[in-house]
Amino acid sequence: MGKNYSTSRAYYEEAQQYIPGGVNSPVRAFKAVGHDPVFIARGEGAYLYDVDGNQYIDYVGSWGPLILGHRHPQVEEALRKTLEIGTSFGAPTLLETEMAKLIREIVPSIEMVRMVNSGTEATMSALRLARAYTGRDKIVKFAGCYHGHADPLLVKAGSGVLTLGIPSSPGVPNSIAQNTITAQFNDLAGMEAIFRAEGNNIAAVIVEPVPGNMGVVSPEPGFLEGLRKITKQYGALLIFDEVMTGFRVALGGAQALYNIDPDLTCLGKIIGGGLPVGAYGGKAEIMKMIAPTGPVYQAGTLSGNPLAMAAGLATLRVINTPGFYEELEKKAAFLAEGLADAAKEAGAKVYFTRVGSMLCCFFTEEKVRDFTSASTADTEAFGKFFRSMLEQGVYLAPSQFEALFVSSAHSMADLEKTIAASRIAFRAAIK
Ligand SMILES: Cc1ncc(COP(=O)(O)O)c(C=O)c1O
Ligand SMILES: N[C@H](C=O)CCC(=O)O
Repeated sequence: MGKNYSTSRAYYEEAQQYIPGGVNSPVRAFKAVGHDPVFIARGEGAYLYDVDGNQYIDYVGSWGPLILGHRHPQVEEALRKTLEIGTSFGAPTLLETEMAKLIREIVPSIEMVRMVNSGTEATMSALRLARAYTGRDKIVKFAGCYHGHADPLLVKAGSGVLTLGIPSSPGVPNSIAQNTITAQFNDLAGMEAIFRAEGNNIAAVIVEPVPGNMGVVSPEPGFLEGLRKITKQYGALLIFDEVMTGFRVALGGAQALYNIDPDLTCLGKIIGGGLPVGAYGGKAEIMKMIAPTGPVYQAGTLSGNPLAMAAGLATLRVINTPGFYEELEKKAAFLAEGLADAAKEAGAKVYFTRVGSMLCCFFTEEKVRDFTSASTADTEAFGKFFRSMLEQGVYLAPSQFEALFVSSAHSMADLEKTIAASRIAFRAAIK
């Protein structure tokens, strides 16, 4: 007998009358997987519980922030303490300096940092700063990379827009889109050609160093190094969008993993410990151009919010302990190998990618290295796989083009249960 989703269904019906599509972010609507969204009642450790009482092993982790799982005791304690002093002051607190100091200690390329409220704000503000610093207008982004929903970045984007087939959204003026040049990830020759043609007009290259919004894609050896070299050569800035990879693929993010020194870095997700947050930072010489030290304006009523700072700091302190990433790596590798074996056993043609605790299972025989190869994935097969996993109590991101996140809250038993479920789900996917 199938799971009962009747309460979720009723809540979804009602929500659609008041909220566009019934959701406050499009990917939550499960549009690409042939299922209605489940409404969540609560989370605990590695688990989600829906309003019908179904339990799921959660691999979405609120789209990446919950590297410690739900309701980690140290994060809860920090939030409780902060609630006692108030929720927002619109004035500086010591928590903000503590956050900035800790970020700089862990990510040395970030000499100064400005807190904002979302990843979208972080990338949007970093671009404005890069344009002001270089005095140039054009930016380069990669097809399938998602940097939030600011106008200049909604061009051939990933995540929900890719899932819904609207990667270049209506509403973005041509005058803005034409300053965005799109390149292919892992194609250094293509990047060189772009710079030969437009190099002196390019303010910045913005990249997800490990793209996680067209599924997960690994940078090939030399690619990120090549971006660093070419941007330096032409006086453009290199912006690493580490909203997803920051504190995820390694403590110091992708820049530590691949030993690259970007000019600016965007952060979000994990640094808010599950509360709304974003940040952008980098070389002091560039960051000092931001108001009030410089003329580049950027502000925020709730920026540096004490609750977000407290939850983020508590999270960073837990993950900044010896052995944390080694343990996470072991779990993620175990899960990836188990899923790959299960797919093979079932005869499913899939291509697996994994960088640290970010994983993806593409339903394609092609090696996935960019947007074009990611797009060969059979999204129908993914939908069948997703529905079977959900039915068996495993909550995956409802799109082929999103990442699966392992957290420290996942036990080996959770991972084994997931692998066992996938044996059935891979068979269902190829029917
Ligand atoms: C790499 C990346 N950049 C930027 C964003 C935008 O962040 P937010 O959703 O907090 O605006 C996201 C996620 O949405 C992301 O994955
Ligand atoms: N892939 C997106 C962010 O990483 C998913 C979050 C969202 O857009 O709701």
